[in-house]
Amino acid sequence: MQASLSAAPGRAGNVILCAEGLTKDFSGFTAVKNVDLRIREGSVHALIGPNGAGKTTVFNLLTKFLQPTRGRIIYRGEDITRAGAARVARMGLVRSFQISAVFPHLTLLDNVRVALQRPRYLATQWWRSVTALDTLNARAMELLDAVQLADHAHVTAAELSYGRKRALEVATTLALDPEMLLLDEPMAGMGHEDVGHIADLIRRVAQNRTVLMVEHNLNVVSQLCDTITVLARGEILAEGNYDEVSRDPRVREAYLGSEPADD
Ligand SMILES: Nc1ncnc2c1ncn2[C@@H]1O[C@H](COP(=O)(O)OP(=O)(O)OP(=O)(O)O)[C@@H](O)[C@H]1O
Repeated sequence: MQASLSAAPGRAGNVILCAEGLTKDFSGFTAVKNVDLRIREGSVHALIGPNGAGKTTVFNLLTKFLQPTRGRIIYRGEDITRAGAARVARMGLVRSFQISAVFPHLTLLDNVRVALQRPRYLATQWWRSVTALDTLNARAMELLDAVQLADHAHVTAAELSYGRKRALEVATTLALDPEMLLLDEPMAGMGHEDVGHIADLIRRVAQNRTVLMVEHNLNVVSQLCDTITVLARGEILAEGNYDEVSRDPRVREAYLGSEPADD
């Protein structure tokens, strides 16, 4: 059973999230300068760049954890520049992993059930069920199955390996039925085997939704992402598919002469 990864059917190609002239000053220091971004619906889009390039700041601006100094952010045609994080999450723009708390002493099933009781899911699904609890349990098991954790449903989250905890976080994020998922360094701190599992999971999750990720692991980026935006010193340096950006001399220079394609 792998039926539970789906969100709304995608209309591949339309711009779902757009930033215009995005700028963020921190007490006189401009961390992000005039960034224009267009994320296409159904794509897997990466933000990469050397340390301090402004990736996390852009990510926090797009997910409304920071307010821009200048510029606009448009999601599905609606100006969300001044909207709060909770409101954009209800609109379907959902951030993982930090936002999706995992409760270590609850079982995996209970963790997902808690996530399912958040407003977005309740508003659209819960009232329709004849026996609400059964619906909740069934959906929670579907989500655990989707991230290949169904066999561990009755284990507490504290007992999971690091990689499986991240998979549980994906399940709790999917409980919100996001149309667009923003992932902040999903591979951070992972061993080789877990990287492969989470990459597979992201690939499956991305089949029915748009994904934007900040990621340092360029090998993963090359395998998963359709479009890559390279930031350096707060500005966009290059954009394109992996072959295009990895051949760009400015990108090679920004990575201090390293070979981005062979991370
Ligand atoms: N709250 C803040 N106050 C002051 N400066 C900040 C703040 N947040 C970020 N910066 C600065 O803005 C710049 C961009 O930081 P940011 O964390 O966005 O880069 P990054 O590309 O995510 O880097 P890394 O890959 O190291 O995480 C850095 O010079 C950083 O020191």
